[in-house]
Amino acid sequence: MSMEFKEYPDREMLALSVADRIAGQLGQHLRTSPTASLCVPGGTSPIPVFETLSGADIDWDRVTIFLGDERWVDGEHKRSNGRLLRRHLLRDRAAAASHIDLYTGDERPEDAADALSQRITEHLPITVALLGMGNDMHTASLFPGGDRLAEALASDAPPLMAIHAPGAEEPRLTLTRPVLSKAIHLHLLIMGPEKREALERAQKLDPLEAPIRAFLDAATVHWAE
Ligand SMILES: O=C(O)[C@H](O)[C@@H](O)[C@H](O)[C@H](O)COP(=O)(O)O
Repeated sequence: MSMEFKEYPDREMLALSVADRIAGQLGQHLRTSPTASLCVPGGTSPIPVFETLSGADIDWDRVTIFLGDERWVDGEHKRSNGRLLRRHLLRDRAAAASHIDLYTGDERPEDAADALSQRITEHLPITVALLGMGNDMHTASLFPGGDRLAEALASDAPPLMAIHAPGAEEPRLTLTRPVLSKAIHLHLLIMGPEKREALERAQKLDPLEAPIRAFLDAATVHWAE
């Protein structure tokens, strides 16, 4: 399979369309399966998608939602991805979904990785995974220069790993390549010219230099200026 690239006239259309597509794929899956899973990114780009998606008319009580990565800060910290999720996605109709919180309060993400890996395993393969990307071509918390990047990109990586990287402000917990790349539906959401250039650069690089590269063959990329 090769990357599908969808360009939208503006960011609002992008958010509406991505939310609609995700809701459609979850709803379709729930017609033939008792449950579905949704993995979403942190950062700022997905907020408008979350706000539309949270009102979608699907059986949210059969959906489990988790982040693709968490920043190891308290759940009320402004950099917490969990906080973002609680404020913008786990509300309205989507408040009925189950949520696996990746921040456990343990001192280090290493202390939480194994138990959370087991919980995530119960929800694999991920039905729909939405990824974001930084200008440095990281996705989830798979950062170029990350201390355990090669392990996290390996086909036998556990579902979740702790990672420390110069480009990340705090220690992180991240889903790894095998679980993200095997999602039934995989989407990448990016906005602005810098990210489009970064994506073009990534296509010519190795995943160790450009971790997003590991997902491009299977992903639908959604972009707006
Ligand atoms: O916690 C994180 O840092 C993310 O999950 C990360 O992978 C994010 O998706 C990109 O950094 C894009 O972030 P923005 O949407 O804020 O540009």
